[in-house]
Amino acid sequence: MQKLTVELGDRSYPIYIGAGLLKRTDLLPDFIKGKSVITVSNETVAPLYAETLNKSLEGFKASSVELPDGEVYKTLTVLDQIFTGMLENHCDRQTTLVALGGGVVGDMGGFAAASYQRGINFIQVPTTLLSMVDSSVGGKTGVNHPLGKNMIGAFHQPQCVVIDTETLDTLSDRELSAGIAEVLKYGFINDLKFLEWLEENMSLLLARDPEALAYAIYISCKHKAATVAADEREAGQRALLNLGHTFGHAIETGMGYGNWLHGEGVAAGTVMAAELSMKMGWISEADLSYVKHLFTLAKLPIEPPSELTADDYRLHMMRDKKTKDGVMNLILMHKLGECIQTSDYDAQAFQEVLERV
Ligand SMILES: NC(=O)c1ccc[n+]([C@@H]2O[C@H](COP(=O)([O-])OP(=O)(O)OC[C@H]3O[C@@H](n4cnc5c(N)ncnc54)[C@H](O)[C@@H]3O)[C@@H](O)[C@H]2O)c1
Ligand SMILES: O=C(O)C(=O)C[C@@H](O)[C@H](O)[C@H](O)COP(=O)(O)O
Ligand SMILES: [Zn+2]
Repeated sequence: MQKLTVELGDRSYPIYIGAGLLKRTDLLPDFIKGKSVITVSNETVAPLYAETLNKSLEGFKASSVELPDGEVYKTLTVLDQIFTGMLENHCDRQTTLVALGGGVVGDMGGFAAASYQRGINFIQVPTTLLSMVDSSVGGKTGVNHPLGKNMIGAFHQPQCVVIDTETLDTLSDRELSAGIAEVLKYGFINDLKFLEWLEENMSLLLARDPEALAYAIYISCKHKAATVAADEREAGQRALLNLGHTFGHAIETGMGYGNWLHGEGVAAGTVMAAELSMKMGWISEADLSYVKHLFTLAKLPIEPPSELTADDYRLHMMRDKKTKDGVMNLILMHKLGECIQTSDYDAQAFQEVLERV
């Protein structure tokens, strides 16, 4: 088992990474303060892993809520099902919520924990690659709005993150690739050496080689933990983790939640960000080709959907949380392996990227 720490003073917490950790009945109890626990999962993940998880919860008053599965259910309405379950099971301020599932369950469970009785403890048990390398760490929680991704939410850090890499055995190939989009992101932001490793080891990752996956998860969590420790509330550096997301969230929202997976939107969105960076003269044509090559290796889309017009993009992108006083900010590549947040990009070049010319 490997351990990382998200350093946040007296709110610091560990990330445990290893094969078979769900079976380790000694891990979770240390992070449960009161006598009761509620597990939030979904209709796909609960039948696979809830029974194993429950063995760690013996001795606690344990209850559960099972959500419908899908990005389309990451809503305020479905969030209310968690609150109803918590009230019906007499959860109080000492209750710990355990989120067992992918990023949707983690974001919703985390937001429920942030807001139930004004805040209770929670634990992240991520079961998709994307949630292991990104969403379970850092405390961004929330739900979507029909008009925009993750528009309602809160920062609320977990007590710990338990990553059982064996749960990836049951994940679909498409979801595995979606997770790799966020892994590649860390390389593009500031780790060229990791990008090279990913290029060399992509086929091992796609074949679910346990050692390759564990390494990619460890390095990704290390980057995420360091960024969150430096800038918990996204005053500056953390915004770089949004690389590809202003375009990508527009794709997800514009195409209807769930039609494009989050990681797929991030992949195509990162290519769009790279195209704009190239038009600005910051990266070369060869760099852009390398970005596309890496996503292609990971079996991810490099072309955005043809259905969305430039106006569709602008409408959704203006609602992004990085927009300040009506000015859209983007994360762009200043060079390969170095990103910046900027509103200082050429309007014509931006329009060309949106129009695909
Ligand atoms: N909070 C953050 O910092 C952050 C970061 C990145 C993404 N996100 C959010 O995360 C969400 C995407 O998360 P995701 O990619 O995990 O999608 P997801 O939660 O929808 O999970 C993908 C699919 O895999 C299934 N699944 C989960 N674990 C499984 C397993 N072990 N075996 C078989 N099936 C399994 C799920 O039921 C679902 O159908 C988006 O809503 C995105 O906005 C949040
Ligand atoms: O943790 C962060 O910070 C991120 O930006 C990680 C992203 O991968 C994630 O998709 C996040 O939810 C997007 O943030 P948002 O604030 O634009 O919703
Ligand atoms: Zn993301």
